[in-house]
Amino acid sequence: MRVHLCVVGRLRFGPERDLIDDYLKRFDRTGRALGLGPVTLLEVEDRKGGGMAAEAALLRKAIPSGARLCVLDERGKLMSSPDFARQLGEIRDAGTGDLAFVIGGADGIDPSLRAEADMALSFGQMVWPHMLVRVMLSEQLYRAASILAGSPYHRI
Ligand SMILES: C[S@@+](CC[C@H](N)C(=O)[O-])C[C@H]1O[C@@H](n2cnc3c(N)ncnc32)[C@H](O)[C@@H]1O
Repeated sequence: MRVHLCVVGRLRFGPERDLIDDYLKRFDRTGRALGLGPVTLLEVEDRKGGGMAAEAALLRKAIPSGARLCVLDERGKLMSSPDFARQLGEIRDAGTGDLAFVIGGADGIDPSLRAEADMALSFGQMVWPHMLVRVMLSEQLYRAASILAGSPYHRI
């Protein structure tokens, strides 16, 4: 199952970028034997200041057609890491070809795009900067693959 992180804004370098690259590389490595990955980071940028609606249009173009869609949203579902891993495994086992995660920009995700999502995942009720949410999601994907692989990365 191919996994896509569809995000607003470009991050060319810096500590967040290094962490994202590292976790996504680890996810690919661990997920390969599990039918998870490859993962791609698809960054979109609206330079015309068109707001959430313009960002949503760019995100829709980036999301592969037919992909299952999960938006990151503080109002979404709270999950433990093992639950997230289980859900990822179930989506894979259902024969899903593409799973796309969407992280909004500073204004959030356009309500129309949010309404199209199959699920909404929350990292808590607090609002986090979108660049940090990228790091957190990348790490949770790697953690989920580790849990499904039975590797000792995840410890409670
Ligand atoms: C700075 S936040 C935007 C906040 C915006 N005011 C809103 O209402 O959505 C940027 C993006 O980060 C993600 N995000 C921020 N906090 C989150 C959380 N607690 N759980 C999941 N995603 C979160 C969402 O995708 C959000 O669109």
